[in-house]
Amino acid sequence: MEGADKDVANGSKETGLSKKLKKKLAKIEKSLSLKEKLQLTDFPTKVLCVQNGGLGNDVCQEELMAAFSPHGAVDCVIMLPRKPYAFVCYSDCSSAMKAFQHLNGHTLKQGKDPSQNVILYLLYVERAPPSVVPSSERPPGLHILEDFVTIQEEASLIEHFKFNIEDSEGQKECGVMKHRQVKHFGYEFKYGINDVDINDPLPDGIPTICKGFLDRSLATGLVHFFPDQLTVNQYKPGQGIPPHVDTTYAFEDGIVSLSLGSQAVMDFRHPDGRHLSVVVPRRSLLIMTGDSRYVWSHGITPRKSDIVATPTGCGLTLVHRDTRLSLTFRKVVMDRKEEGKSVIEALLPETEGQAVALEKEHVQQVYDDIAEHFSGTRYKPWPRVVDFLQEQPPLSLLADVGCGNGKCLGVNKDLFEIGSDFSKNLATICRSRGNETCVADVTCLPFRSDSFDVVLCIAVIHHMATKERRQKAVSEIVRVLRAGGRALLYVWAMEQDLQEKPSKYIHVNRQKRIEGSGSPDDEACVVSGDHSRIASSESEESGRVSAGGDGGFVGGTQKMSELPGDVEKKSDRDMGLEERYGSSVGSRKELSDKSCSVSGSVCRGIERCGEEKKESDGSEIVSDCSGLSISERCKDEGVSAGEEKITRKDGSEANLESHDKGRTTGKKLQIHVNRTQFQDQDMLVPWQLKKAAKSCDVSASGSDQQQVFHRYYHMFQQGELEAVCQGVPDCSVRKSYHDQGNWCVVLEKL
Ligand SMILES: O=C(O)CCC(=O)C(=O)O
Ligand SMILES: [Fe+2]
Repeated sequence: MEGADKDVANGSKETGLSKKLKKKLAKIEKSLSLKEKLQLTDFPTKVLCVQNGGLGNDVCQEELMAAFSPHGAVDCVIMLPRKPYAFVCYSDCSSAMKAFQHLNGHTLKQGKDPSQNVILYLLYVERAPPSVVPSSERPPGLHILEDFVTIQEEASLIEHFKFNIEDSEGQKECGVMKHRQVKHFGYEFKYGINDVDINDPLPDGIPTICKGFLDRSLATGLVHFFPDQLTVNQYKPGQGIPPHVDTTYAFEDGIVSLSLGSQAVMDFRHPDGRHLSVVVPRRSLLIMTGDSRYVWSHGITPRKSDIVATPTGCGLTLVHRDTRLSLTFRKVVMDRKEEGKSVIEALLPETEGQAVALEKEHVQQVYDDIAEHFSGTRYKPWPRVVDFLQEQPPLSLLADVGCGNGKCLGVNKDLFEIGSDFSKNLATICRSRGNETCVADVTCLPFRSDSFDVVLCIAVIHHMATKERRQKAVSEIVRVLRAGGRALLYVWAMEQDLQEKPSKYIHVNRQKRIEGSGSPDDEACVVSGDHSRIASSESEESGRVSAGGDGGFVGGTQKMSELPGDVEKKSDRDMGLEERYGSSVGSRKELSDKSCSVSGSVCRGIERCGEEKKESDGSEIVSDCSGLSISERCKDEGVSAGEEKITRKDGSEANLESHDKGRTTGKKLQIHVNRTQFQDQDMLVPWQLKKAAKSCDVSASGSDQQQVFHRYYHMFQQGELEAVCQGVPDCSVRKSYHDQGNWCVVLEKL
């Protein structure tokens, strides 16, 4: 940073304030006191509020210090996350007055780029707000050993591993990723399959230059293996790595990463939504073990600067990123069980009963088992889904059928929403986020007919195991829509490479591979659950993230629905609502009452998701919102015994699976190899789950805790979804398109 006199461009000759400046200050004053509730004074104080000098303007504490300290002794500079203003506290009033006269309305130059310059406007405040103290919390099992290599060692390592022009894409061990450059030693890490080939080691093992600090890392007792695989990542400012868990079955516990050249802020996310941003200093050794290695994902958000704790740890500042080289060392697992080998023999169903049994075991049960992990990989609805939701008129009533953790709920705050999911555990997560949610089967929805203006059904119908059941799902959606109501349906497409480039799910060409992508329904991490990347996560955090988990600017990513409060707001037009929905929507009073909400008005009963009733025989039945067990309700609606869907947790589940067993096509369902083209329309798609260790047990070996689950999918061919919809009476396909490996349809109830 240059000297303060230089930075404050317009010099300091002027003592009085110009008319124009006074006008500007009056405007800022109004906004700060009204919107920000700052206590501004019209008499001088020791504390200056510096408009445009905040973290929100990319200004860092050091820059303010340099500009303000020439005018007197500065006690502290307080910066708040994302705010466009900061506070400079002088030890006496006359210094603050001096700064006020000299710096008001002047330009603070930031670096060489004039577009980054800001004009500072100063106002006196009674006192500064308390500074935000960044949390130093870390995921369990994560260790950061500072100053692990000396400055000289760092320089030699940077020189040794620097990327040359000849480190081209053609070389096996080098690659240019979307957001960084990589090279490998020992074994190539193949991003297409998120794995290494143990039978194909690279000619160069771990370079000997690393031996010294690797021996030191073993001596700490935190890692137990000398590594045999090294990935060198080079990040330029603005680059990052999407959130991922390093492939659990490919590498042992204890992943080690040495940071060179620049610090990084690494974002760790727990499947339950917790989010911790951890500063990884330059020359430090980061060691991920236990939960931090297996349960939490890690990633670096691509941006040019980070908000971090000040060196004293009591406030925030901004640090611009420099080129960073990281050396990530891993020990390849040699005696692994082959993915999916031990598992299953599932057949393509021929009858309704077989289909129901398959869906129960390979859809409902799997989502129940992986719910927490799965939910942690779901952050953001797809842009075109968002567009569809935003297009809906205010006060529309929406059902998100197959809502999962509820990531699509709350996108358009002007809607009344209810989510349903076949998986009780996912529905419970969705509900815990404040969404109206029930457990329901899409082929038998617990909602009144002609109730909804909008239905969302994303990544659900491909889990139905026969054509008839896919059609049945669509007809249920149409049944609950009002005439003129619209549904958006997304299903996985057989055709993953329809567009000019392959969908983000497939990484066919290693040079052109796109990281951060998902499987067709945004399933990135998911499908393997491991080193795969979460599609939307890079863009979802364009905002700054600080070094800590406090102050509301980092912390949980869970978005709580504001339904009860919102309803009060939205119900201004409740007369109109009554007209539109008749008895299906209550009065203003009912709506604003937390105990009576959307589900109570459109569901055909009174109970809510997750409410469990004890049966007389002691078994538990999870009720959907109809108040009936699902099996009872299906019977009630004349559904045959073969379609019985019961959610008993005890042995009575067997009833369901006994239907029609024995009559099948005999066609065995193949297991899909994640991130490759689908080989068949009906497949089992693996999900790698690393079970959460109970505590931070650094010595816990990952392999014994790992589990593979298989979800049944029917991949739709071009035109197939439209054909299913066309087979359903009273609806018309208004739009159909291909979106990142999904076939999508907007249909309207006639
Ligand atoms: O750059 C880093 O420190 C992390 C790299 C990483 O997570 C990976 O390559 O898997
Ligand atoms: Fe990693």
